[in-house]
Amino acid sequence: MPGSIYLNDSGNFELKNKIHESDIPTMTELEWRPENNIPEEIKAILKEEQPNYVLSVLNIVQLLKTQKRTGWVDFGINDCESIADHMYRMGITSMLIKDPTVNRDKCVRIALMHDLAEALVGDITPNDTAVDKDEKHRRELSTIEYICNEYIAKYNPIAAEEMLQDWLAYENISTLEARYVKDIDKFEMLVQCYEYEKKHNGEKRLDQFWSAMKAIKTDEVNEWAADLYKRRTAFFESLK
Ligand SMILES: Nc1nc2c(ncn2[C@H]2C[C@H](O)[C@@H](COP(=O)(O)O)O2)c(=O)[nH]1
Ligand SMILES: [Mn+2]
Repeated sequence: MPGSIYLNDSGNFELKNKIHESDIPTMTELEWRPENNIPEEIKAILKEEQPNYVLSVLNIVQLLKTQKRTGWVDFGINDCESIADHMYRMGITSMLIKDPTVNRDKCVRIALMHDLAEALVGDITPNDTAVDKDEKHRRELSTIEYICNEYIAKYNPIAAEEMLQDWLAYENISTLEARYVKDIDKFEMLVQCYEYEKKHNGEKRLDQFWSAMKAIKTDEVNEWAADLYKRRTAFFESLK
């Protein structure tokens, strides 16, 4: 038993089997890493004679189809949408943008890429105190680089670079398209929020989510959101 205390021959207490410095994992060894959080059967594909990288990418995306969106589960809505559901509807919404200066196809790509890292990192809500913003960013960036470099690039390096850039554009809001997709991320969530409030006949007021209205910056998506909020207000008025 490492570290147990005993009385030595000279009558002094001593620590048996001292825990050596090298036994204690360093912070780096303890830190969250994508390769330690990917299902073994997906990681095993990398060791095959002829790995099927396309299949492994679809296996990773499956984790988005099965993981529910935490924000709703936190409010007891357990039969809720998955992360993939959310991104799919954002892709469709991106096709509707009327602003002629926006590359809608680019928006669709960014929408379908923006939460891909959550396949391994999970869906962390803004008020999750367990993982701060910097750590969330570190985990998601290391994960998207891992997926792009270890899986996608092994089949199609051009696609891997494009997909990484799409994700980075969203993360850094570095393009007009990313700005629209950031807004659509909030708008799609609010549409879903209102759909759940109606489904529960107003018994679940999800007021906390509606503060996201303030985060919407583009005129076009703000118009969508304003009409949605008017409808939601009228709905709750009708219940009085
Ligand atoms: N409780 C709250 N949860 C929120 C809020 N805004 C987003 N969310 C949830 C929705 C998702 O489950 C998760 C992250 O969403 P992303 O699309 O950004 O990955 O957080 C909120 O205001 N309150
Ligand atoms: Mn999202």
